[in-house]
Amino acid sequence: MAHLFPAFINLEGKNCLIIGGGKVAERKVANLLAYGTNIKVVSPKVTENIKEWGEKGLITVNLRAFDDRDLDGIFMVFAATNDSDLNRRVARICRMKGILLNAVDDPVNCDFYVPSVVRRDSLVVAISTEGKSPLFARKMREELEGLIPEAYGWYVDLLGEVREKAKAKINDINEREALFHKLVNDEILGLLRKGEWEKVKERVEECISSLQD
Ligand SMILES: C[C@@]1(CC(=O)O)c2cc3[nH]c(cc4nc(cc5[nH]c(cc(n2)[C@H]1CCC(=O)O)[C@@](C)(CC(=O)O)[C@@H]5CCC(=O)O)C(CC(=O)O)=C4CCC(=O)O)c(CCC(=O)O)c3CC(=O)O
Ligand SMILES: NC(=O)C1=CN([C@@H]2O[C@H](COP(=O)(O)OP(=O)(O)OC[C@H]3O[C@@H](n4cnc5c(N)ncnc54)[C@H](O)[C@@H]3O)[C@@H](O)[C@H]2O)C=CC1
Repeated sequence: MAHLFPAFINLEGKNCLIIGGGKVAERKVANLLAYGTNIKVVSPKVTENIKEWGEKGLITVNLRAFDDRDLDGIFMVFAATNDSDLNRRVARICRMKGILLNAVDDPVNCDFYVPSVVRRDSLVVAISTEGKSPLFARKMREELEGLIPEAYGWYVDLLGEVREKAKAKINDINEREALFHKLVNDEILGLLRKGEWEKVKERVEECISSLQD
């Protein structure tokens, strides 16, 4: 198999279907909850958590077997039943219809895999082993979690604000780049790792005020 192309997908307002309601389906749903996507689960039986998310109105739950019409208007599908024939049939229909598919028991027929993720606000590290060892992906996540402080996420948000201001005030791209180099370097990352948020804020404020001159 060719290597997989890593990408980040905007799921806001899109329709996602999860077929199956067991442990694996629950993990996929839990993962999706934060992304503003319309989540529909179809399964005769569902876990307690899936049931609860349905009752809270966070997702739609249909307690019945999958029907082909469930795929109408769907952007992304997780075939997460314990019936491999059904998961394969769903994969075939999705291929025909051009719907993005993840079949939890059939890596070869997936359009995409779900990675292990370390998130610090908008700073995201996604890990894949291209299906070779999900457990290894999880282990890597646990290792990286210890290396990436919360402060990095906070700082990336702040840099986002500076970036907007810089785009509005500095026309020259080289000048903008010079500003970002002042704000993203080993010294600043060191301060963030030591938890010296105040010092970092001062640096940023100096840079912003130089913009206003
Ligand atoms: C291809 C892929 C498709 C997909 O699901 O997207 C896939 C497939 C399969 N996983 C299986 C088993 C396990 N999966 C996990 C865990 C995770 N699996 C995830 C992703 C992926 N799993 C995709 C590839 C990701 C990559 O590129 O590496 C993670 C990262 C994301 C998530 O699911 O949210 C999440 C960790 C999240 C975290 O903790 O950070 C564990 C460990 C555990 O439960 O903790 C086990 C048991 C141990 C083991 O097998 O390693 C089996 C059954 C194998 C069998 O029958 O023996 C299949 C099917 C097969 O391989 O045939
Ligand atoms: N990709 C991954 O991360 C992993 C994948 N797996 C694979 O995932 C599969 C599912 O595992 P679990 O969730 O633990 O199984 P499970 O037995 O807990 O759940 C299966 C679910 O499928 C539903 N289902 C069965 N027939 C259906 C139909 N016709 N229409 C709709 N829903 C239907 C059942 O009601 C049940 O909710 C396993 O067969 C295994 O091969 C297992 C571990 C991790």
